[in-house]
Order: sequence, then C-alpha cells, then structure tokens
Amino acid sequence: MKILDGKQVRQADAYTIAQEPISPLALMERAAHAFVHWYINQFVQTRPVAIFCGQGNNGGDGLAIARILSQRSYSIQVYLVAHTSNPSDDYRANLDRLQGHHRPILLSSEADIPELSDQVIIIDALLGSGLNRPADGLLAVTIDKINHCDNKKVAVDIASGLFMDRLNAPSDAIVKPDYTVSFQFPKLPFLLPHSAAYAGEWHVVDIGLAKDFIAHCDTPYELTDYESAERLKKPRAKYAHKGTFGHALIIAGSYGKVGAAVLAAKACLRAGVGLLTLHIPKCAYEIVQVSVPEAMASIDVKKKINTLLPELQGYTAVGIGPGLGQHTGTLQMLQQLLSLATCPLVIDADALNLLSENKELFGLIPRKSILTPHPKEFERLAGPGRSDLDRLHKGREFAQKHGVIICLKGAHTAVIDDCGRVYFNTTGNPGMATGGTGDVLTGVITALLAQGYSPVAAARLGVYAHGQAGDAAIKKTGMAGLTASDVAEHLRLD
Ligand SMILES: NC(=O)C1=CN([C@@H]2O[C@H](COP(=O)(O)OP(=O)(O)OC[C@H]3O[C@@H](n4cnc5c(N)ncnc54)[C@H](O)[C@@H]3O)[C@@H](O)[C@H]2O)[C@@H](O)CC1
Ligand SMILES: [K+]
Repeated sequence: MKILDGKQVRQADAYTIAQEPISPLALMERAAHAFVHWYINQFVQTRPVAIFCGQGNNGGDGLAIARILSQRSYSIQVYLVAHTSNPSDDYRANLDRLQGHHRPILLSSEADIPELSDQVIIIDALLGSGLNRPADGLLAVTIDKINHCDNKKVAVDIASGLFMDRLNAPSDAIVKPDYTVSFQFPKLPFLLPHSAAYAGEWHVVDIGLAKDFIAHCDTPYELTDYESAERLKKPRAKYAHKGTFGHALIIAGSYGKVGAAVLAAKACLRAGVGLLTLHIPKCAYEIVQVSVPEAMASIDVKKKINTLLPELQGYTAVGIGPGLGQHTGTLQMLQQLLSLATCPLVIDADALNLLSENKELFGLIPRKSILTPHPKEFERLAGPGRSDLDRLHKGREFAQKHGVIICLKGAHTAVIDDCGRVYFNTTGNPGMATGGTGDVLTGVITALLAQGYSPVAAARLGVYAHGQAGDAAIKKTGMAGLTASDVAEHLRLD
C-alpha cells in the first residue's frame, strides 16, 4: 500500500471526482460510511458519541458521520468549533443534512467545552489533512481538553493538529487518539516513532479513490502489508531438493556471545534455507553442534573470536555480525569479506559497528548488501538525525550513495532500497524490543537471500515475517515474556 503526501491525496481526490464521476459531497458520504462501518464493529450502540467538528471537509465528515450514526440509533452530540470565515461547501451541505436529526452545539469559549461522562466516545473531526498552521485559540484549547479526558478517542482521517507532511513543534496542540481511521492511505507521521502517539492504533478504510491514479502515483513511501508480503513470496517447488534453497554462511559469535550465533542460525533454518554453515570461534563448537544440529560448523583458528574468513565458494548468501565482537582480527576478516564476496551480504550488529569505526571501508561494501542497524547503530554509521524524518532522509541518502539496502529497525522497521524507496513494515509488537531479536532477523534475511530472493524482497519479506513471528509468539508468551528464541520458533515463511 502506497503512502501519498497531502498534495497527491488531493489530486487523487480530484481525479476520482472527475473520472468516476462522483460529486465531492457523495465522496464525503462514502468516506463517512466507511468510517461508520469501522466504528460500529468497534463500539456498541449504548456508548454515547461526542463528535467535535471543525468547518473544513474533516468537519464535514464528522457531520455526515453524526447523521449516519444517529440513523443507526447511536446517541450523538455534535460540538462545532468555528475557526474560519470560509467553511467548506461540503461542511455546509452536511450541516444542512443534519438538521432534523440533531441540533449541534456551537462552542464559543472554553467555558462551553463540555465535561463528558466516561462512557462517551469522542470522535475528532476538528481538522484533517488541510491543516496549514498549528492549531491555536479555541481549537487548541478544545484539543487540550479532549486530551485531558480519559474517554476513548477516534480521529477521523488524521488527528486534529497533526501535520501530514511536515514536523510538528513539540508545543503544538494535537489530539492524541486511541484510534485513527484514515481514508484510503496511511499517513507518514503514523509510521515515525515520535509522532506515532498521535495516530494510536490506526486503520485504513477504502473510500474508492481511483486505483489507476494511485497505481501511477510516484511516492518514495510504501507499506509492506499482508498483500505485498504475499506477493513477494515464492512458492516452494514440489521437486525441490536442499540445493534448491541455497547455502547460507553466517559468521557470528564470540566468547560470551555464542547465543547470538545460535539464534541467527535457528532463524535461518526456520526461514527455509537449504543448507547452513556457521563460522564460529573454537569455543562455540560444542554449543552450536548441540543446539543447532542442522547447521554445519566452520571453525575459526581462534578460540574466542572470528578472524579467518572461510573459503566463500558455494555460498549463495553471507550474513555477518551477530555477537561478533569488535577485535582487530575480526575487522580484518570483515574487510576481506567485503573485498572478496561475490554473493549478497547481510551486515548486522558488531559488523556495522566495525564499519562505523572504519568508515574508509564503506567503499568496499558490495552493492545491494543489506545493512540492518537499529537507530543507535544507524547514527554511528550515518550521523545523528535531528528528527525521525531527518533520520529517514539520511537513510535514503546513505542507501543511494553506497548502493545498499538499509533495514532501519524500529516499531515500523523501514526497509530503504538503493533508489531511496522506503517500505515500512506493518508487523511486530513492543515485546520484540528484547535482546537477540536482531540476530533472528539477520538469520531470516540471510536465508531468503540464499534462496535467491532479490535483496529488497529478502529485506522486506524478512522483516515482515520476523514481525509476524513475534505477533504469533505473544499469543503464548505475552509481550513481556517474549524472547528472541520464541520469535525464531514461530517463524513461518509459507
Ligand atoms: N482524502 C480524500 O480524498 C477525502 C478527504 N476527506 C476529508 O477532507 C479532509 C481534508 O479537508 P480540508 O482540506 O477541508 O481540510 P480540513 O478539514 O483540515 O480543514 C481545512 C480548513 O481549516 C483551515 N485551517 C487549517 N489549519 C487551521 C488551523 N490550524 N486553525 C484554524 N483553521 C485552520 C483551512 O484554512 C481550511 O479552511 C480530510 O482530512 C478528510 O477528512 C473526505 O471528506 C472525503 C475524501
Ligand atoms: K481529525
């Protein structure tokens, strides 16, 4: 699913209106019905509804939603905030349509803002994607009051006060909803850590904007959702043998961090690789043979660290980094790998830290290698970002400059390809913020690369499947109890 900017959404809107054709008012009605369809599956009729409306089209949506909910026997009360001398036509039309069903209350000062009982659900339709400056005056006061009550809150399209395409200042008044029901597309701020709190749990509802227009819309931002992940998957052929699914090499582990190698290996196997060899220091030999009997071991000359690059011939992908340590001998091995590798690489954890400490090696990274930094590792690689958006821009620049794919890990891990396209992941949960899950991810992506997936597909599908495994695992373990081993065990690629 694509993520469009404000201008593109307005163009999609206008194109649909002209081409379908459909009147703007009928499109608003369709959006309101889509919202209500979601709403009635979520909240029972016995919960009263307070709908706060502005005077743009977002407010128009709110008025149409109020009418439709009232027709469905929900008890509603609309509160209007007058913030413009030029209310939108469709706002006016919906205000007219509401007459006879309901009498809205106009809020003229702070004193008019109601105290609501706990049972009331708040629908926020004050401002939508047309926000052109931070909310102030009575709008800001109303937003503040809404935020201070414990009632469940649902934002229509986007939380009032949240910019779609640019950063808000920390002091801006923005509704903090429990849910956002977004029309047709998610919005970029929903996916960025610092603004995600202003989206809550977000849902996208289809309002029938023209598919041909959307298909041709050029945007750097996209989601990896269920449909796109399914499209990326390659079926396993009936007459396949283990050679069909590649031979992965994972270079991992050091004294005290052998677990990282084991986790990466288990995940690699669960992600369907044909054969796996682990290159490990001597101290890891028994541990690996016992805990991952399916993997072959390539033993380093050193007892506690990896220093000697094995012969690379025959491997279809190499993953390096989990639990590796940052010794000089290991650095030389990494340098050799970067110079000699002819198959795609996954570079993670200490291998990334070694690169950050030795930036002159950047030029050696084979094109289309996959780098999997968490935000701190990314900062070490590419410098600090002033904001989430800035970090994303830095990631796009870095990926294009060095011809690599970056998995910038986080709640919505961003896979950034070497053309600067960003694919946000949609699976996973906060339980996965625990040691070892990164090692599991390296194993999964290495397995997919080894099986012949393109680097971008391997990164997107790997990140998606990794999050999906975490989501499946918490059904048994709960979030707090989730371990990286649980994630590895619950991986399912078909
Ligand atoms: N995406 C789509 O194709 C559709 C969008 N619809 C709705 O239309 C909305 C966008 O409508 P609009 O463009 O009218 O935008 P808004 O509803 O956000 O309102 C814009 C109006 O508010 C004023 N305004 C902006 N920022 C302000 C501020 N800080 N303080 C006071 N006034 C401010 C503007 O000058 C303008 O008059 C969407 O969010 C969505 O809810 C739906 O009706 C149907 C289809
Ligand atoms: K809103």
